[in-house]
Amino acid sequence: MTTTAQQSNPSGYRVQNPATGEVVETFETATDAQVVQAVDAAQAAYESWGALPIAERAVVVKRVAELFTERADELASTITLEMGKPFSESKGEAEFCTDIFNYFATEGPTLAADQEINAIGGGRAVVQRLPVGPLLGIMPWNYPYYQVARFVAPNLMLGNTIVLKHAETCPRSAMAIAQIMDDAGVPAGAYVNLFATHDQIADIIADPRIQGVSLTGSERAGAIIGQLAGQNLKKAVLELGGSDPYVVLDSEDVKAAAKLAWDTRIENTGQACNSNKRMIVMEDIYDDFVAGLTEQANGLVPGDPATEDAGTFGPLSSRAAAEAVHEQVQDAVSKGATLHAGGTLHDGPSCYYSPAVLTGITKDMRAYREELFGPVAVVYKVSSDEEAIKLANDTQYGLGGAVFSTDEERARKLAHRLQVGMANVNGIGEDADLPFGGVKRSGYGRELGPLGMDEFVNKRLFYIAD
Ligand SMILES: NC(=O)c1ccc[n+]([C@@H]2O[C@H](COP(=O)([O-])OP(=O)(O)OC[C@H]3O[C@@H](n4cnc5c(N)ncnc54)[C@H](O)[C@@H]3O)[C@@H](O)[C@H]2O)c1
Ligand SMILES: O=CCCC(=O)O
Repeated sequence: MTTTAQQSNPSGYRVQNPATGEVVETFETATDAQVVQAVDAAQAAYESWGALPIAERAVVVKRVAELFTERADELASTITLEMGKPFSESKGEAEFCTDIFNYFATEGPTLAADQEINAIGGGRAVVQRLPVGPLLGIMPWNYPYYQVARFVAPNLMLGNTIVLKHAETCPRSAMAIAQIMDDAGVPAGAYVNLFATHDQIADIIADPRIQGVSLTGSERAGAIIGQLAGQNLKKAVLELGGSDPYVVLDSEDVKAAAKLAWDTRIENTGQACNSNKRMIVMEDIYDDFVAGLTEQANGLVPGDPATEDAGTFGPLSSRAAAEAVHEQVQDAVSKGATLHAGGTLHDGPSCYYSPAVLTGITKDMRAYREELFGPVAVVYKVSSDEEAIKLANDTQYGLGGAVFSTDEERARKLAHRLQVGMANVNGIGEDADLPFGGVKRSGYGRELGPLGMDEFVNKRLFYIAD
């Protein structure tokens, strides 16, 4: 059985429907005593869970994978209500979690296998991959299931245990995940959902039994959690914001290229860390590209994310999120940028912001430096590959980036110069087996793929002399 700790104290944890602004349910934060119990439980579970053969943990993790698909409809409805994600994307997210848990359940035993070393001084040496103990996960609202899966699947396989603090706007999905763990046979304490406050998070990181912390969230939270981890000498993985460049050098079908760029940008209503937040387009196709984007954006009306009627768009996750994007766009427009479509903040308390196309961004505008976490296609015009790469790298972020061209070699050469954790050519690679993470102020560490299982692990040398 897993544990969901929640009691007393007024709380920020709540379900608020972004399509209407209605507060549907509120939850109370954990008491300090429950925080202690959560860490006690995670430590106690580690003693037995971490000692199991990995093949036995894989059986449980496989069942977790199955449950995400068996419950996909119900899971999808939960996050569509909590954060406004269109239902089909919500369901796809739940099903993607199946892929992630399956990947680690299947590949985990190989990824965690002993690695023999040819000891040059004699003797026998292996590197063992051992669990480290209880970990803290701090997760955001934008992919309420997938972000958790990326962290939890490899670590449960390794034998680590998890205390999970989800975003304040995702309490029902947080509890649904805990229920899946429980029903799959994850033992009590091996996965604990905790409605913790930020102050309590600091206490948990300081607890000597907690061996590491993984945060997916904003740069602001990353700086705080990274500092707390450093003070307490704890390993940290930080998956933070991004402003990914999406360079289009040429195209045989500019309209189709614009449609692909638009669909990529509009996924999750623009609230993806690795969304193509800066489109950088060669001058000879620029006008047609912007026209293609504008055609996509024009005429869209607010709709219910649960039904996704044609010609509609869904709300952002919260009123604050919609207002923040609106302010960034307004700042740009007031300084001379051109808004080709959208950009309307709908009346409160709903959280609709009409998908926008924005050009003419200059360095004095907030949109040049800041992450735009919403449905805004920002397009820059360039006249050479050199200018494109310079602009692409002129950012504090370094999450992902992509270069598109009919000449793969030309695109490959330019993508090779991207200062990012994920460089792509003619498409964006993303799957359970492909490592995910960034450099610069997008954070450090990796999730997914083989590297995702190599973060919170004791790579112990085991040496036997001749
Ligand atoms: N790199 C990635 O893989 C990735 C993935 C998804 C989202 N993100 C980024 O996340 C951001 C959007 O998510 P958000 O608005 O939920 O981020 P956020 O930083 O506000 O919150 C993320 C989580 O951190 C917690 N948190 C925030 N401040 C804290 C503090 N001082 N102490 C303890 N916990 C704290 C929140 O309660 C939440 O659970 C965007 O910047 C996006 O790019 C990055
Ligand atoms: O928000 C960050 C992750 C988004 C994704 O992996 O598609």
